[in-house]
Amino acid sequence: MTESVTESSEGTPSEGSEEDDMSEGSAQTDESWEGGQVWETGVQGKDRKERILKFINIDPSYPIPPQLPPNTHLHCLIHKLTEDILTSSSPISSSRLSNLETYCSQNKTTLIDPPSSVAHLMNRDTIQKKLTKCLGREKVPKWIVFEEGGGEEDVEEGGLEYPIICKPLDAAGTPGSHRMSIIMSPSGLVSLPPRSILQSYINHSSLLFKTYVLGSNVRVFTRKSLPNIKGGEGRLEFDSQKEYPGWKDFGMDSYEEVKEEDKPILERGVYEEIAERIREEFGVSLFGFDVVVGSGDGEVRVVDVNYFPSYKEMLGEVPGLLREFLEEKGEVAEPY
Ligand SMILES: O=P(O)(O)O[C@@H]1[C@@H](OP(=O)(O)O)[C@H](OP(=O)(O)O)[C@H](O)[C@H](OP(=O)(O)O)[C@H]1OP(=O)(O)O
Ligand SMILES: Nc1ncnc2c1ncn2[C@@H]1O[C@H](COP(=O)(O)OP(=O)(O)O)[C@@H](O)[C@H]1O
Ligand SMILES: [Mg+2]
Repeated sequence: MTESVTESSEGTPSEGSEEDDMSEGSAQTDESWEGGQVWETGVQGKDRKERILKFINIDPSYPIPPQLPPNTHLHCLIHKLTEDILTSSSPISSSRLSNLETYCSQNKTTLIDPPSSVAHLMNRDTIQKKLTKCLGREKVPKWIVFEEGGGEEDVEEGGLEYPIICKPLDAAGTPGSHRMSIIMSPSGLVSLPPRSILQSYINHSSLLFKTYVLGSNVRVFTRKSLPNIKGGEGRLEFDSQKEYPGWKDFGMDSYEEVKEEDKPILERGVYEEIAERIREEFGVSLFGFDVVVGSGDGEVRVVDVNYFPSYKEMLGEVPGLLREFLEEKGEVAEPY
């Protein structure tokens, strides 16, 4: 059997529930191989010849060659080492990243995505700057970096108006990365966590457009989001990976939900164009981004970009799209 090998490491779709999908062609391990688990799946190439993709789970904490079945060469290596990228100055993280990079450079393996590109997605200030560069100012809510000891004068200087959303500067990879506050008035600025960004809060009719990108494929799903906010005092804290606060949590006495027919829409051409620009600007191919459409001005704005999200609304499609993507990326050329 010629090897058409694609590999994945910690936390990638080859783990958990996708295992069954990946094994739909044939699931078997090389008879002489007693290392980590290998999944195989049949796939039709562009030339309509059937090929086999193999997925091998590896541990980045160790050199890669001894973890591979004999005579195996990886065409691609997929990772979500966001925590290591965040702490890349530590010896452990640096060695884990180096295990991947060394193998890839020595074997002409495509590393998906390069850690130096993923690093751009680890800091919310960098994300906003890059988004502004590739999409233009109007598509990114105004923001400032808020340092310890900062205050109302920084908010004024940055031209931000209340309400404001405060987000940790670290976009992922720490327990606190998703702890947010909505600040309704200057009194809410007191004792904010150090290393944050403050961003204009955009009323968006509680509708979030969650957009997933897997290579050249882009999908959008809607989720219920935060309410439209008018005025208020102080601040409200929440964890964006848990249930969002509703209008009552903001101390409102009543709330008029936006009618279905008045809810904003996001045109396909618009989110596909945004995906293309982010792909080029950040140099990544597996990512998601969050879009809100302003209730007041109808303006489309990107509020977040994530590296390698769970694609949870489109899990059924992931194995097929991943194969298509890996075929292109890994130039899996030999017929089976
Ligand atoms: O845990 P999940 O399935 O909600 O996935 C998280 C993503 O949610 P989503 O798939 O977009 O709904 C989540 O996306 P959002 O922050 O919700 O936009 C992140 O990608 C998160 O990863 P990290 O903490 O940023 O490294 C993702 O967490 P991990 O996949 O890193 O656990
Ligand atoms: N500028 C904003 N205006 C209004 N709502 C926002 C804004 N930024 C984020 N949100 C809401 O807060 C949620 C969490 O913020 P986000 O930047 O996506 O952080 P996370 O990385 O934790 O997902 C978003 O999914 C969206 O519902
Ligand atoms: Mg988000």
